[in-house]
Amino acid sequence: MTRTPVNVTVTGAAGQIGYALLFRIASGHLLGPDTPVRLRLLEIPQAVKAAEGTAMELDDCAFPLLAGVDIFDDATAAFDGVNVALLVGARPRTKGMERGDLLEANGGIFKPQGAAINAGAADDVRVLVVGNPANTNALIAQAHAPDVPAARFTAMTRLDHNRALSQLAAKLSVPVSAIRKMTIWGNHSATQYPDLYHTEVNGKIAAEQVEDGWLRDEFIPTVAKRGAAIIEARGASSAASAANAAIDHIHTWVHGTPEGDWTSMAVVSDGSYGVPEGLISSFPVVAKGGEWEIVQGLDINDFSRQRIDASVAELAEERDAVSSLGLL
Ligand SMILES: NC(=O)C1=CN([C@@H]2O[C@H](COP(=O)(O)OP(=O)(O)OC[C@H]3O[C@@H](n4cnc5c(N)ncnc54)[C@H](O)[C@@H]3O)[C@@H](O)[C@H]2O)C=CC1
Ligand SMILES: O=C([O-])CC(=O)C(=O)O
Repeated sequence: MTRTPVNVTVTGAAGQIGYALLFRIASGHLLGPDTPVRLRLLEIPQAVKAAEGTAMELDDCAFPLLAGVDIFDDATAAFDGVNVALLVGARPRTKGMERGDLLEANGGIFKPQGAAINAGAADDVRVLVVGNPANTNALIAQAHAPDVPAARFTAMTRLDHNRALSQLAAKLSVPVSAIRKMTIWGNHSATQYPDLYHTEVNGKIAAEQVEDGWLRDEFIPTVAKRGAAIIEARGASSAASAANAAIDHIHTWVHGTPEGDWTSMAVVSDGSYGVPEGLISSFPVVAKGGEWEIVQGLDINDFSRQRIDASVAELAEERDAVSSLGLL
């Protein structure tokens, strides 16, 4: 193996997404079969021992691509030299917590992590925020990394995108490979808007192949509330599917979207589609050469406009809330 290992930092490494994620990174699914990786795991001090146990298991897999595993309880050390940062660790909402409390608690995590990325990350760093509220946590981290291009901070809506693909494939009895150009707009929350008006199934617009009632009253709420349905069924939030989506997100960003297709990523808005500049909102995105671009020129009908505006309004409220807490 002659290539220099890529440094991949994973926060919340001892959590349930971490457990589903690390083995796939180490086996080459994140960056490809020719790229060695060095894992840098960040945890809170109380969870370092559990992270050490996971590291022992990673050793026991004898992955040829795994160049090493280091464990940290300090963000500055964990992000030193990082090329790919997966920010998974976050404070979950507990009983009695209001959204503002959650935003404040997570601000305490993502502000110093953004500063640590600013201080020590490699020039090519790419950041994916998974921990909820993912879009706004990404905004906080990005705001504290002024020396890193804002485009390098993204948040995960790929799980929503994948959920939408599966729901549509099942409805039309087609394989997911028959579907192109799925889009999730807005926030990774119940207000997100999965848009079938540009999605193609076997080359024809999806919205024209399903009933309006299904699209509006079944498809959209099923995708948007899938996270809650998983918690209800499993007694714990999505972990393997979230880890899979994180792998997909980075793999697509680095290796590109297939010709004639796009993906969904929450990225810094440049004002496209009326989304205020600076918000981290999900868009249809193409990736090429390690860079992403928002797909331009799509016609947005009145129904889609309302849905996008509602989710973007929620993002603006979250931004204003963290701003008034001094987190931006
Ligand atoms: N964007 C998305 O599509 C999805 C996001 N999520 C979110 O991902 C996050 C993680 O989920 P799980 O792994 O299931 O949670 P978990 O509770 O099993 O694990 C979270 C881990 O983060 C660690 N942690 C907390 N603060 C930290 C800090 N400051 N630095 C480093 N580590 C820290 C905890 O010790 C814990 O080990 C949650 O916020 C969840 O809501 C989950 C599914 C999908
Ligand atoms: O809903 C949750 O808490 C976890 C999540 O983000 C998802 O599964 O989409």
